[in-house]
Amino acid sequence: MDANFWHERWQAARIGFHQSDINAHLQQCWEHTDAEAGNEVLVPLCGKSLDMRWLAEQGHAVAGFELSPLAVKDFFAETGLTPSCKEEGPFLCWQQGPFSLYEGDFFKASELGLQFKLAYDRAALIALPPDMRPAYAEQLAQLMERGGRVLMVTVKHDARDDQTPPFSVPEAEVRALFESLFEVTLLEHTSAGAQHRRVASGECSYFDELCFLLTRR
Ligand SMILES: C[S@@+](CC[C@H](N)C(=O)[O-])C[C@H]1O[C@@H](n2cnc3c(N)ncnc32)[C@H](O)[C@@H]1O
Repeated sequence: MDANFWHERWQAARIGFHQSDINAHLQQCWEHTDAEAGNEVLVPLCGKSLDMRWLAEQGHAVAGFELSPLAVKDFFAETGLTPSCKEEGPFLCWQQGPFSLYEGDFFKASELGLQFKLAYDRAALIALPPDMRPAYAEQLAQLMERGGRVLMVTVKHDARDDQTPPFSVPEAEVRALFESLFEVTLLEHTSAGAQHRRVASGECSYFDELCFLLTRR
């Protein structure tokens, strides 16, 4: 997926990945990160996710990384905040209250020299095609302190069209990508069943969600 793919999705408002509710795995599993209020949470490929607001409500600062200026603009407008903006390395950093959204390419994030104790990935790894996932794992590892924890939500499905996100990234692949860098624990595995939109439409015969805790070695 190149940058244009995502810019076009945002320009055409084809953002079916955006959830109008707070993610259930986040609410159920965040306690496994042993998060302390005040710790900043890294949110790679953040879109305009409402989950960032939930994290802020738990007392966290949030550092989101997002390619699309439209997503960043919408996030602040819909949160009722007017951000300030400054250049930070290869990014434009939009900041207000607990939120710092870095507009630019997440794969350059390590150039900022930041280190995080906490991160949250929902629909980030699964937005990337297979050839980009090892670099993503490497980038995430570079940004996490030793002992730092990542809550990661992936999906597993058997859609015939596997050329566009959300890509199926099952447990074996998460382990293959991350286990040399992180201790990997599967926290939850849920099956949406026949009522899921993609199953009901015949796109796939099942659509599962997996929630992992990754602890940086
Ligand atoms: C599937 S969406 C998920 C968004 C968000 N995590 C959520 O749960 O709603 C993936 C997002 O990553 C952004 N993105 C894709 N590649 C990126 C990159 N290299 N750096 C920063 N953002 C990127 C896209 O613009 C898109 O908003």
